Amino acid sequence: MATLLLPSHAASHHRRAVFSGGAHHHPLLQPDLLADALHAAASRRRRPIAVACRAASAAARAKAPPSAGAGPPPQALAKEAHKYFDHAVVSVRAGDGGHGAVLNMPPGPSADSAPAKTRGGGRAADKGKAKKGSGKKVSFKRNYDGSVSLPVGGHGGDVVLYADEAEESLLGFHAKARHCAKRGGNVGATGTLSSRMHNGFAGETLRIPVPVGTVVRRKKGSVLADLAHPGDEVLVARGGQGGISLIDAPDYKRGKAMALSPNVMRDVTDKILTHGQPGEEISLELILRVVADVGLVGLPNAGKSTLLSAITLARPDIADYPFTTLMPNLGRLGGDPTLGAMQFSSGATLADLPGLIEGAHLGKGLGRNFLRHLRRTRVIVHVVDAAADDPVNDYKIVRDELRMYNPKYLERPYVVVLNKIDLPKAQDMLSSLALEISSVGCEECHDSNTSKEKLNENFNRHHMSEDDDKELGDYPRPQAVIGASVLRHIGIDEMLKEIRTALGKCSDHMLPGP
Ligand SMILES: Nc1nc2c(ncn2[C@@H]2O[C@H](COP(=O)(O)OP(=O)(O)OP(=O)(O)O)[C@@H](O)[C@H]2O)c(=O)[nH]1
Repeated sequence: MATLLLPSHAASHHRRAVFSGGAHHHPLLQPDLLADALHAAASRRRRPIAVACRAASAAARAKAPPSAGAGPPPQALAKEAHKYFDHAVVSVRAGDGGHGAVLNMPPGPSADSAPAKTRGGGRAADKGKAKKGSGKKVSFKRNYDGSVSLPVGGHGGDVVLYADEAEESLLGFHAKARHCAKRGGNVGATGTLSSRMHNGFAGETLRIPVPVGTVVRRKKGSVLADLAHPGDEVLVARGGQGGISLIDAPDYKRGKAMALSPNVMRDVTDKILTHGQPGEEISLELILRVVADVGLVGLPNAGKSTLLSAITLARPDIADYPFTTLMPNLGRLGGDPTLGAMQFSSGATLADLPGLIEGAHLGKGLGRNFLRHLRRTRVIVHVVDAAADDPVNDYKIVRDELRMYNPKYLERPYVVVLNKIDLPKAQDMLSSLALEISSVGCEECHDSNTSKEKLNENFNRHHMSEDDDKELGDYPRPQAVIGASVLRHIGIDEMLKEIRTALGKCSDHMLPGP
């Protein structure tokens, strides 16, 4: 067993971004704007246009397909889940606001008894009591300024996405790609204003669970949130504001009605104000990047899944044929009390990725799209079949595919596990293999005395400059090369020690973004 210890300098933890969709505030609900707006609405007389717009949008919605895009057929989803589990396009729609109502004043002297508006004294002046012809008192709910409080339509339901540990993939979003929140309730109008009237009920917020690690972005647009931790959430569509209510009074009573409330209908076009606002609608792209501290990579059949099941409680499929692993499997390492708090003592998560082959970047094998799942990892473990024909070349192939996908991956601390040393062929070759592999890379990139500033400098230089021109030899050497047989439990402790050391060395300056 040969072990080569070198320093590491990659580190990351997750950034959190929370987006709040643009608001659909009803400007007319601001008391000081209300009177002006009513007046303006009456003078503009735009009812036909507004109604036409509503009708057009309703027709468009009716014609809209039930899902955001032509998703894969269910058979394809079942058979080729690995192609769909980490990416989905969905469309969400928040609920419309409920409608307000056009109300009449109750018969009798109620309007006559409207309290004169007093500065802040509406409540004190009168609790809204009015005498009917019958002598019965009628009371209204009042605002702070003494005006009668008219009911409003309920707010439409918002749409929120939240990271839920119980969710494992985005496959469900291919089967149902459109999600709509409920609309707000209408004002329960009897036609006549009374104190028993209440606002429309608010539509319930639609909370949609997504797997932890889901990046939410506008379709072909900016990133809205990276739901990297359980419980992270983002408001993606805001429900529409409810419509207001108006008092309809005949001309001769209008003056008195206006003393009671500014929401007096002066024109039929004002009725538009009673309509609830439409809820926001947005198309979203969901991209899952599994959240794991350690990524296991290697050619098919190298023993990655066997390794994961040997050191964690995960039970991935293991078989003697390539591409048994089609989707990343996750497992959690037990804690290491010797590392102390904040040093990953509570256990790190490992992700076993599908096998890579040469030409994966050209789409061979399973392609390399799943390499996006390495993005959040801090440490990479290369699993190499030491009993293969040319293990060093196998190792270089995988390294090269990583480099072509994202050169930053090669800057992360990594450990090489020469697996299957229980087989005689591997045993014979072990020391020479370890030596050869540990010499691939540049030594000074891994000097343990390298200062943080220098690491940053290196990091920036590597990322700003011609990464494409760099060879494998220009990137850091492995932190350790370990001979092991994960099937026979040989070398496991040593390997775990190296993985934990690499994790412990990670610092935050190499934080990968969403
Ligand atoms: N002799 C021996 N066989 C092993 C060892 N580790 C894994 N294997 C065998 O190698 C085969 C492939 O193992 P997997 O764990 O499925 O390999 P993988 O890298 O996950 O393969 P993919 O899913 O194709 O990426 C299985 O038959 C394992 O039993 C080992 O240490 N010694």
